[in-house]
Amino acid sequence: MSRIAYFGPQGTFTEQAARVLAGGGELIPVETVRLAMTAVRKGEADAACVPIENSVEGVVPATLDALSESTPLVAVAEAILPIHFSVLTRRGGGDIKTVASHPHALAQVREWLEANLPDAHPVASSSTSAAAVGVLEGQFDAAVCAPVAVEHYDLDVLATEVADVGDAATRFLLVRPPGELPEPTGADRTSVVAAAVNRTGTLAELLTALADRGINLTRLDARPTRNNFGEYRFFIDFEGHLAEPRILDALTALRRHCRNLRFLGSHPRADGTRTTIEPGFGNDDFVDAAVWADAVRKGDLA
Ligand SMILES: O=C(O)C(=O)C[C@]1(C(=O)O)C=C[C@@H](O)C=C1
Repeated sequence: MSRIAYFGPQGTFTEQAARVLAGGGELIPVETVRLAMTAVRKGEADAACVPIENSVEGVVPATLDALSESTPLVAVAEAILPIHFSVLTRRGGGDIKTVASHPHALAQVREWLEANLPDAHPVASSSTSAAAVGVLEGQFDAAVCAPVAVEHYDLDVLATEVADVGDAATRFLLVRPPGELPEPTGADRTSVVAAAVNRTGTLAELLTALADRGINLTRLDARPTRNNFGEYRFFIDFEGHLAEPRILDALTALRRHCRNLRFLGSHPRADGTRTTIEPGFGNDDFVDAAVWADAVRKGDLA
């Protein structure tokens, strides 16, 4: 049975995503996103489940940073969960002077807090469930949590269905050491992180390499390399699978333009959106063109 480290403790949204992705594996709660990946890198877990992006608050920087550093890990599956929160308080109530949660969660309930708990100070915790633990231990008065948290922590429910944006969603990844890739499905996502050379036009070159092959981007983010002020790594997600000739061709082009390119995986998309293929950019077009060029090279054609 495989061991899946997840960003915990128990009751986080990430635990729910891990249940979707684990396929019956053993779930191991870990305190931070980074430590979940460290557990895989040290061989203490076979895979890690981590949040990557939220439709309201954007990417989870800790996940991007941990993916781009240390031993490579690749995403082999993803899950998208709808996100709305419950606000939990200590049994017996009392004044609510502090309300804690993961910064991504606080950012998704800002308006609700202003309207409903205007005197409470928001406090960042390492995860939504860590906030619930903090309320139990008397550090905070309220926690903004995943609805399932109340099943794990003996707290009162002050409010449910809390969300400033009604149809918010978070995407989670299952990452593991490089190995066999999941089979292509026609509705796949490929991810890379590129450290481009710091000169005029390099980001444009990377994007052009993808556009020239008719590849549709699904996300583009920049994170500082942390070494030189003003130097960035670009995280690029795009439609398609490395097993496709057009994607392989694009990846080799990206490699030529980068100081450092890390492949972060090809896997089926949780939303099932099929890859956009513009006329002339299909895999058959790439294969036919390569066969033609090879024949020309061998002198069989002109
Ligand atoms: O703290 C949790 O429950 C998490 O799983 C983390 C996380 C995030 O990082 O965005 C996941 C989903 C929600 O958007 C809020 C918090």
